[in-house]
Amino acid sequence: MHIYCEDSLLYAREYFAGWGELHFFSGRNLDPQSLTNADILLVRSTTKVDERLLSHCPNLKYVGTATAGTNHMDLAALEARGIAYGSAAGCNAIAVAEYVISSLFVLAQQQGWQLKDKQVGIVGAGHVGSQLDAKLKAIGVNTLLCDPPLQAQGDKRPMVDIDAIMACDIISLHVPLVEDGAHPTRLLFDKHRLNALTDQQVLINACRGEVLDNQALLSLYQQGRQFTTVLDVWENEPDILTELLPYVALTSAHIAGHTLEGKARGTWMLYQQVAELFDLPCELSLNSVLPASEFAPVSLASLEQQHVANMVLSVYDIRRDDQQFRTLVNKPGGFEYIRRHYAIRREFAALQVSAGNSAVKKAICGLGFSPKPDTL
Ligand SMILES: NC(=O)c1ccc[n+]([C@@H]2O[C@H](COP(=O)([O-])OP(=O)(O)OC[C@H]3O[C@@H](n4cnc5c(N)ncnc54)[C@H](O)[C@@H]3O)[C@@H](O)[C@H]2O)c1
Ligand SMILES: O=C(O)[C@H](O)[C@H](O)COP(=O)(O)O
Repeated sequence: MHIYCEDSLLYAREYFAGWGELHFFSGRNLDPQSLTNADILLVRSTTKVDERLLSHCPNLKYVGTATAGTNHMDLAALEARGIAYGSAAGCNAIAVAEYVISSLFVLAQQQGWQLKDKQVGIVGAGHVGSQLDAKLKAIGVNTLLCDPPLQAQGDKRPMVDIDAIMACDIISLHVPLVEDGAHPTRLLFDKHRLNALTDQQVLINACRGEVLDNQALLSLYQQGRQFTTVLDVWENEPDILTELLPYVALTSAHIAGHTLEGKARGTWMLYQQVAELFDLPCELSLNSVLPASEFAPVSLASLEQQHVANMVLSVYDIRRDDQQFRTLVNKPGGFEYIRRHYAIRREFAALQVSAGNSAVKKAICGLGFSPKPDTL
């Protein structure tokens, strides 16, 4: 069996080498003609799986993307050709939620507010939105969810419409890029919605760049508007609107999902799908490939914001990514360079915490940290 794999899939060798001949390729420079004998194609978001690529792969039986988003794959073309496909839905939900949490603690520190006094509106209550909701609730933050498609499918959680979200102190976007249908998300935050934001509000986009009109955002900032934005994703990556940079509070190169665990989970999910499709033994767990954590355990006496913030930022401090992004993104190929050389971080679960009391323990576990075994 010939397995072709984008070189950015973490632990692909560990999971797939036993099942056939592994061939690695670079997503951006892929020549589809090199895939002629591929039985299995494993990608991340940089490989565009379209009709042109598929027309060169007569043997292809399965395409998997180790990412949550699938907008780089032409699913209709795959279906028309009878090729099985899969994604890694939810693999990096924890990672993105932790990216948002890190950004909120940094902003709280910079702007002098308490997170528990804020209401956070979450647009898209799928894997990422639900993780974020759970983590915020664990530390006493009030949240609202908006997800009309899920609501229409009978999701029983309380939901609000987008107008109620627009009144939240903080708005965090976690929708897929949807072009049409009843609930499109392309430019969901267009010039009208952006214009409706007050200078006290915070808007976070860690889903897809095309959900937020970057040019309209720039125009509003140039007119003197002062609301706060956090952008992990940009319109038209990697050729982004760099004029926006000075106005954005925190930013990065589409790395919100890039934790070691998130990337490993993505590859592991495809491993499970291939095992099922080809009736192969699925013997490796997720933990079998992950290295031990290098963090020394810490203690947390109270849920005072500064203490929780210190713990969060000791695992992941978004300011490092922000600084690197601003330094490198204007260099030729900068955006992609940052992504390829990203120092993949760990998730909160890699840090063991001894809690001062049961309320602290409940909160830190809800946030995703691991309780130190002797405090269980
Ligand atoms: N920055 C990153 O590194 C990163 C990492 C993971 C995911 N993502 C992006 O974030 C998106 C969400 O990820 P996920 O794993 O939660 O996906 P998901 O499919 O589990 O959840 C997306 C949710 O958005 C909802 N939705 C769709 N259209 C909507 C609309 N118009 N208004 C409100 N809600 C709407 C869907 O019903 C669904 O529940 C992905 O599709 C991907 O594009 C980005
Ligand atoms: O949709 C996703 O899962 C994320 O956006 C993902 O992190 C992006 O995938 P990458 O470009 O890292 O392959």
